[in-house]
Order: sequence, then C-alpha cells, then structure tokens
Amino acid sequence: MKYSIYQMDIIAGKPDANRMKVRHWLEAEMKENKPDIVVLPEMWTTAYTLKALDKVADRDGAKTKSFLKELALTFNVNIIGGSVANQKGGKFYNSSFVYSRSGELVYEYDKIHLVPMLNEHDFLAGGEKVPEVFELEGIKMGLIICYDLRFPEIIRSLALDGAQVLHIVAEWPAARTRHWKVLQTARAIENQMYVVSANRVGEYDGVEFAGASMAIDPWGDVLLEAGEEYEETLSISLDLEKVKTVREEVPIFTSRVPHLYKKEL
Ligand SMILES: NC(=O)CCC(=O)C(=O)O
Repeated sequence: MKYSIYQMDIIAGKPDANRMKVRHWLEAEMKENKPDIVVLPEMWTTAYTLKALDKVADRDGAKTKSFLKELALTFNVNIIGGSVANQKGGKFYNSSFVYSRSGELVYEYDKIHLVPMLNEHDFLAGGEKVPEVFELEGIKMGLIICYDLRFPEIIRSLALDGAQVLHIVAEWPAARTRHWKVLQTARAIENQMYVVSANRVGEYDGVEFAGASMAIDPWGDVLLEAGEEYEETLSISLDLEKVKTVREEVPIFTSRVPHLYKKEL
C-alpha cells in the first residue's frame, strides 16, 4: 500500500482553486510516485474561513463527493479525502469522505470534537457518531480529524475493532507543534498501529500551521516527517506485517483488564 500524503497550503475561501490544486498535485503524483492511496488535510477546500461558511461550504458534501469520486476513478487511486466544511440539515459540519479506487464512497465521518481555540463551536456542529473502522484493499483502517487526536478513547476503540492504520487529517497550529508530534507518536505506540497524517502549512487569520505531516510505525518510530513551513509530499509504503510482529512482541491487547476500567473508557 503506497501512500502519497499531501501537506498542502490551502487558499482561503476558494474551493474551486483548491480543487484545481489537488487535481494538479495528483496528476503529478500519479506520474512520479504512483500511489495506491492519497491523503489530504483538514478543511482543504476552504481553510478556516468559518465566517463565510454560507458561501463556501459544500451542501451535503455534493461537490466534494463528486470531485473525489471522479479523481478516484480517473487515477485509479484510493482517497482519504481530508475534510471539508459541509452544510447538512441546516447545520455546518467538518466532514470527511473516503473513496476507494473503484469510485465507491466507503466511509464518511463528521469531526466530533470541536476546537475552542479556533472558535469551531460558534460556527460548526459536532458529529454524533464515533469513528468506525473501514477497509481499503482489504486493510482495516480508521480516520480522525485533527483535535480528535487528543481523545485517546476513540482511537483505542478503532484499534479494538481491528484498525491497523490511523489517518489523521489536520489543520494543527504551530503554537502546539510539540503536542501534535508527541500525541501522534503516543497513539501509534499505545495502539500498535501505523499513524499517517496530513497537516496543512501556511497561515490563515494570524494562525500559523505546523506542517510536520508524518508516517509513524506501530513501534512508534517516525518513518517520515515533513518540514514545518512548505508544501511537501510524503511518499511511503507501509509493511502491514509490522503491526502483527509488534503486537506479538509487546502483547498489550491480551494484557488489558477491561473489567477494571471505568465503563466510559
Ligand atoms: N483543527 C484542529 O482541530 C486544531 C486542533 C488544535 O489546535 C489542538 O488540538 O491543539
């Protein structure tokens, strides 16, 4: 499973221009690296232009879904579609869509945890469904959106349901770069799974973003880490056997004593 991870600088409030950017990036990637799967960052069509959601958000994900489906089919590639601002039922959500290379929408998810530091509560509604495991190419995987990374419960639940790879799509600010790096590594180690993340770079409305998109293995070794300032593509193949060998070497999943843990954990 060969990945291309797009650490993108997003043009604020310009969905058409960002779709064009992603198309050009993918065309180039298909020539250079020929990935099986690509990963985009959070809110990649608009950035955090929350005050303009009426104008820039998708309606029921329609534009993003048709765009990602068309890309998946044209380039024969699986797509972890980052996330976009999405209006449904009179509310705005931060929604993610995953497409298989056959053009099937295999998973969709609304970000649960809204970020006080970015005023998401004033503009967005939180998703009501915990992330679930989905499959691409027979591999069980999960997806969370940015701030969700701070809530280990939902990631443990994905691991218990068999996820071998966790994708994180993000617009994580540079003010908390250390948290971004340490928490990703911790989630990889404690759940013995691969962590693959796409963060944005650049700035919007006075907030600098951290970059440092990553691929971390189930032992917690950082296989690849992007820089913190510029657009970049990370290209990597994951050896899924490693999940098995790490889980055999340090068998945390058989050592757990769930009846002693609080029910809500
Ligand atoms: N876009 C985000 O969810 C940012 C999360 C963040 O700033 C943090 O957890 O710190």
